[in-house]
Amino acid sequence: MKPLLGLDEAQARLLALATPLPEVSLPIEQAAGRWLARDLLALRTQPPQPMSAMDGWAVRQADMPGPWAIIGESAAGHPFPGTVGAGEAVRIATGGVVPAGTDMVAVQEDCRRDGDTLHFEGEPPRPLDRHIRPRGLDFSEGAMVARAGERLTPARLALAITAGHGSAPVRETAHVTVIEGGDELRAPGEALQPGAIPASNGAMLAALFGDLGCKVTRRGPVPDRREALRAAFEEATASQLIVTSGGASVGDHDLVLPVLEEMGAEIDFWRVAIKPGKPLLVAKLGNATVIGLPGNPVSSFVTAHLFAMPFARALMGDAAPLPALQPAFLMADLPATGRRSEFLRAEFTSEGVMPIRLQDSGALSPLAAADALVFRLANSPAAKAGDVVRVLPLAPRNRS
Ligand SMILES: Nc1nc2c(c(=O)[nH]1)N[C@H]1C(S)=C(S)[C@@H](COP(=O)(O)OP(=O)(O)OC[C@H]3O[C@@H](n4cnc5c(N)ncnc54)[C@H](O)[C@@H]3O)O[C@H]1N2
Ligand code: MOO
Repeated sequence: MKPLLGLDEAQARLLALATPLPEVSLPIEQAAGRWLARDLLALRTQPPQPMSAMDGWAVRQADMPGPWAIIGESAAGHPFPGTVGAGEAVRIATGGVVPAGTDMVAVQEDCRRDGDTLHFEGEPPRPLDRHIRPRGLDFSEGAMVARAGERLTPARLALAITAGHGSAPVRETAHVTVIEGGDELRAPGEALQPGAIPASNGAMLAALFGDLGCKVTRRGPVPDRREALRAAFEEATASQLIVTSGGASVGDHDLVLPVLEEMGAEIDFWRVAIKPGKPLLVAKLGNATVIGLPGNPVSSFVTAHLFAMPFARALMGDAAPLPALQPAFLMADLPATGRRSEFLRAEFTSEGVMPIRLQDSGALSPLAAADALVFRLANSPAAKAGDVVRVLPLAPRNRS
């Protein structure tokens, strides 16, 4: 048998198969959560004029500490039309345009109004113009607000709208078919004969791809028969990505590889040096890319995060589709690793990351409790509590 492929090489080979889907322009809110096909430049300047950050009074710094004659108002959306002279004050709202002639906002709580006269009775702001947001504080027209390949997150959505965009160039969503297979599998809630278990990987994978915004089609549970698996593949060839769960290993009933070979698929690689997830398989079947995930539920989840979800993101235009690892303090000792790189289920604490005791690739309880996967490179020496390790944070939704 061929040696196992290294993780980095396997990810690079897979991503080399991903061609970004065609570009579409969508009304901006419909583009939320999608990846930008082009850079977004600001079409306007924000704030467009100097604006007040507080409710209070617009005055001249040179007039401090007053008193002033009140001559009008600048409410949000209703600027004061004139120019303010020496000794004059204008009522101003948060978000109101700072009137011409003024260069300071005195907050309401520091002032006392007496008829048409305003008195200052508080501590002067430091610096005196601190409650004024100058024109262009956030960004100026022409500035880059988001780059091609970045996701339109809720914050970027708000930024793009504020920058004047009513629509956004994004990529089409990927169509993913999830095929789960195994004679032992039954639909959720169904009665179970001896040896049978509920099929859970298909639902889990569909939820993960659904969160990415993919269009997901489900097939299965498909029985361990060549014709049945072949039929499921044939129905799926219109999708860009076919993700299988189970039947990826070397057993007599592990049919994904033999059926793909029988169908003339081009096998790119099979078996990667990771734990869990070793029997991962990647192939081209017509125009579709097939990613065969191992059936153990944790192996399916981990390889979905390392391979299948990054591939779907790359199709949808993500310029950096692989999960970003971040440093964390390890809270327990760990033994040396073997020839596979490991991804350990772990919980974040206020001081670091604590690996969960049960690391069986079939056990869902620790997976559901995990906030992160601790990454340990193959052939690493034992690690000690207090060491810095790299972790793959799981989307907050894994737990909340
Ligand atoms: N002789 C060897 N045996 C195994 C090897 C090996 O190298 N040599 N590798 C092991 C590793 S590592 C993994 S991972 C598993 C993966 O095997 P398969 O992809 O063929 O998965 P299955 O055998 O179909 O299932 C494994 C396990 O997971 C359960 N399962 C499968 N599908 C689902 C589902 N949709 N929902 C819930 N649970 C599912 C299945 O019942 C099995 O218990 O192979 C090792 N064996
Ligand atoms: O690679 Mo398997 O996923 O170790 O259990």
